[in-house]
Amino acid sequence: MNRIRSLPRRNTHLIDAGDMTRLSSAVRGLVTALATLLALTAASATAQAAPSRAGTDPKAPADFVALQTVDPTIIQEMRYITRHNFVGERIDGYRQPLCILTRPAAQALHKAQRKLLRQGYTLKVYDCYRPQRAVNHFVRWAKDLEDQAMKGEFYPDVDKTRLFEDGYIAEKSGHSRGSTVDLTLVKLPAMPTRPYVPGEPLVPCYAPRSERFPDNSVDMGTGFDCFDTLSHTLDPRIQGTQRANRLLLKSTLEGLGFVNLAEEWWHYTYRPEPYPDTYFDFPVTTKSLTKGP
Ligand SMILES: C[C@@H](N)C(=O)N[C@H](C)C(=O)O
Ligand SMILES: [Zn+2]
Repeated sequence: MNRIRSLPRRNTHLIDAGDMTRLSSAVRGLVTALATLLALTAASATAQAAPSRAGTDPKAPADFVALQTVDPTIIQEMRYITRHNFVGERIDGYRQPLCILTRPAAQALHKAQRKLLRQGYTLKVYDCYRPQRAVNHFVRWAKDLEDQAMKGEFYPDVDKTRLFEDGYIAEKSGHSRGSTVDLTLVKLPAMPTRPYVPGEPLVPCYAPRSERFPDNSVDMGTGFDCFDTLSHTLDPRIQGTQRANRLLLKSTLEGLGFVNLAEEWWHYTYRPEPYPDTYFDFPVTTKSLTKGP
């Protein structure tokens, strides 16, 4: 290499046979070095890719937060990590009972909570960010028409084949984009709730409040994830205190940028969404977050 660089340009045509031998061996050395470098680079790229092929979970972007770090007063009753949900099993991807949201959505909920606390209420969340693998679990469950174990509580009058078509569950859910939340209101002081016992007799989610599964929330006319037209936020059959409760939640959240899903009184999406087109799949655990609680 030095030999080549030291040759004056005007003399390159005077290279003798010895020079040619040294030159070609220098070029061979250069080619070998480049090949080695390329091989090493490829090997290191493979090494970096290997963990994800071996099953390393994806991480959340830095602007996803645990809601409790933004507002520790909001009650969290994360249903999909329990068996008390329409599937009747813990849902894939939920590893900790944790509400994860994009920071703007969490901050807007914090503002809503400040307003509600002054009126004697607190928010209670049932579901927040939902990994795509959880949605895939719902889709698999929906295809298995033999499994209607939780029908008695969650979809007593709706055929299981219609849950997606009727808008109660989505194959691509806003929850996976990180700015959607399922929530209700609880009158303060919040009473304790009893745990669901798997296998216990199920009561329709639209039964009178005193009969359906006990929840310390205000009466919204149906329970959470009640797949029925009575859950449509403005269903005209819902009147009086139940309607007033739905409208208090709706007006408070809409005033802070949230948009309600007309089919579900509990489902709200914060706008503008930081990730309007991305469906995330990191698991629900503090390990997915850059900054844990
Ligand atoms: C399943 C229910 N809690 C819900 O969030 N439904 C909407 C339509 C969704 O899946 O995004
Ligand atoms: Zn929802």
